Formats: sequence, structure tokens, C-alpha cells
Amino acid sequence: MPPKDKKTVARARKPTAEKRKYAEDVKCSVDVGAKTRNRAADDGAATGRPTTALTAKFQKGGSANSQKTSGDRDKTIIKSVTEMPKDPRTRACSHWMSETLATGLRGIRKEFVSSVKPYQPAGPCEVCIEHSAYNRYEDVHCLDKTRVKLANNPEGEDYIHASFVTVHPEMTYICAQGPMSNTVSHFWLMVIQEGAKVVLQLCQLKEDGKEKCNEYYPPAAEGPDWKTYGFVQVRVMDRNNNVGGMKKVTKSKMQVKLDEKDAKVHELTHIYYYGWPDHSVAESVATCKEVRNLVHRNYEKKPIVAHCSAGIGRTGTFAMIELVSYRLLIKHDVDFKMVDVAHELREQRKHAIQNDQQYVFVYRCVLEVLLGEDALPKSSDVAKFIEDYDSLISRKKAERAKTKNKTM
Ligand SMILES: N[C@@H](Cc1ccc(OP(=O)(O)O)cc1)C(=O)O
Repeated sequence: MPPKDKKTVARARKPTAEKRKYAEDVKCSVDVGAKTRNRAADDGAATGRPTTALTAKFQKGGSANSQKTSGDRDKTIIKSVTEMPKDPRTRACSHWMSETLATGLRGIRKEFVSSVKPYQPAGPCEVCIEHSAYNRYEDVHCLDKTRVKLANNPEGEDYIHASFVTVHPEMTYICAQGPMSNTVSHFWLMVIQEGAKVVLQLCQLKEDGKEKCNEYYPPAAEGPDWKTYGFVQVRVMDRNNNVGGMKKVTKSKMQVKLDEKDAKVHELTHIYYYGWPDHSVAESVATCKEVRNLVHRNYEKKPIVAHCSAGIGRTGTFAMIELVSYRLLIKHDVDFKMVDVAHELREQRKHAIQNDQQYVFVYRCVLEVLLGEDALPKSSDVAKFIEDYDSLISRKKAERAKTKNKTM
């Protein structure tokens, strides 16, 4: 990796950030002011509102909100690149922001429906399909080409429902389903085999009264003793609730060993974020960004094992935030399409990102990451995007609650 990559990774891991207190969990980097949105909010830039500071700054050719043909839009973007800041990181981030504002929330949602949702990766999922007893969901498959293979499973099988997703040469995610009662020891075997220093849990064991993940480490009430799960033993050394002031984030030090007398103990950081409902977006963008920082500070360049229930919605969304952040903050890439990144992700983790809201969340969280890294100037345009996002998500949440009440 070139030296600039190392620098950026190091920056993301700086220890001082851990000490930062978060007074409010919902606080985001830009003060969006009063909530004023209505039904039309998610139209965002597409509604023909006046152009705002950032877009105006980088787009000489007029309002990004006006009805343009795609040819016009491309020309505007090319033109805007020549007027971008000279610093490659700011340039890449500003260009991405400019394109995001031009697309607008409605455009982003359409992009998901037309180009991401239907995307099918190349290659079979034969091994996964052959091992249905080890798959939590019949309709969620992992690709043969990127599946994690267990090298020394005492039970003989090399199969586990988990896929490698490469973010960059020094960062790989393993996107996994939530362990099942018959796969807990396989899950821990994978963690040991891959030398993972971070396990990121993005779901609760039970959601809406249904099991989403089997217990795979001793619950708080059971204290710090070793607990046996199949052929492995696990213990929680140290558990911190609401770590760094982040609501609904528990950080624990765990140890795991194979159930043999002289087995080597493997130590890791377990990060549990339980503020992200199934098929939805994280309750707090700021917390999601901080969870990412926590992962970066602890992963020691080893594969990061991330899971939710199926390992595709929440985990896939988190992985795409990493892929895009890498393109912008490390590669300083000005010439990529979000759809291509989503395809790159789905080529590694089939079905990744479940719906348009999660796709919009990727944009929103990347924006939060860029603001947190001082890679973007704050502007009224950006604040407006955030406001529109908040309004869209509140509306969708209310709709979901209504449907839930009806079915109860
Ligand atoms: N068929 C299941 C599969 C599924 C379950 C959970 C899920 O979300 P996540 O990947 O975030 O756990 C995605 C898909 C369902 O839709 O309920």
C-alpha cells in the first residue's frame, strides 16, 4: 500500500477520538436546525429548489436542481471537476458530494431500484445450497467464489455462511449470518482461523419476538467465566455499555479457545450495536460513524467479522460505507459511480443492501464520515440533504409502525 494509505488508516485510528464524549446520540456533524419537512422532502434536489452553496460553488453551469438531460449533467460534472479544490482528498469528496446533491434522495432511491436491487453476481452458490442445515434463511445464499472455508473443523465440514469482502489491501470484512445453534462453534473457529481482532454484531438476538441470532458469548448476567459452545469456550473479560457515550453500543474484550487443554487463547474486541432494526437504517448516523471508528481502532489489519441476522442488509450496508469511504478518503477517486461500488460489493456478498432506505443510508453515513474527517466543507446544501434524509426516514418509520400495528 502506498504511504498515503497508511497515513489515512492511521488517522482513522487515532486514539484521542475514543475519548470523545457524545452528549446526544442523535447529534450529527451539521446542525440541520428545526425539522420542517413534509411529504415532498425526499424529492430533495430533484424538486427544483434553488441551488445551494456547495453545488453553486462547484457547478458553474447553473442549478443542479434544474431538469437536465444526463448529457448535460455529465458535462456539468466534468466542468465542475476542473473547478474543484486542488487537494486531492477534498477534491474527490467535494465531487462526490456535488454528484450526490445533483442526484437527490429520489434519484438515489431510484438508482437502487433500477440498478442495485436487480443485480445478480456471477458464479454459483452450490456449496451454500448443499448445506441448508447451516443457513439461517433459505433465500439468502453465499457465493462459492468468496465463501470463507473452515480449515480445521473437528466436525469435518468446511462450510460456514460467511463471505469475504475486500475493502482495500489492508482491510477485509467477513460478512456473516448470525450464528445458529448448530454453527456457534464454527463461527468462533472462523474468528480464530482468520485471526480476527474485531467481531461486529449489528443485530439483537431477538427482534420483534423472533430469534435473529443464537447466543454465542455469555450474557452479562453470567459474569466473566468461560462458557462452552460446542467445541469452543468463550469468556467476556470486560464489558462497557454505552462506550464513549454512544447509546446502544457495548464494547467487550472477549477470549475464545478451542475446547482442548493446551488450546491457545485468542483475544478480541467485540462491538455490539443494537440500534439498527432489521430491514431498516441505523437509528443514529453519528453512532454508526463512531462504530466504524471503533472498528478501525481495534481491527489490527486482520479480517473484521461482521454479522447481523442474514448478514446482507445491515452488514452489507456497513461494508458499502467502508468501500465508498476508501474510494474517497484513501484513493481520492473522483471517477466512480456508487452503483459500481454496490455491484463490487454484491460480487462478493450476494444480496448485500436490502432496500432503498439502506442504500440512501450509505450516502448519508459516508457524508457523516467525510464531515468527521474534515474532508468536506459544511454548507447549507449539505444541511438540506441531511434534513431531507431525516424527514424521509421519519416518514418511513411511521409507515412501518402503522403496518406493524395493523398486522398485530
Ligand atoms: N427472508 C428473510 C431474509 C433476511 C433476514 C434478515 C435480513 O436483514 P439483515 O441482513 O440485516 O439481518 C435480510 C434478509 C427476511 O426477509 O426476513
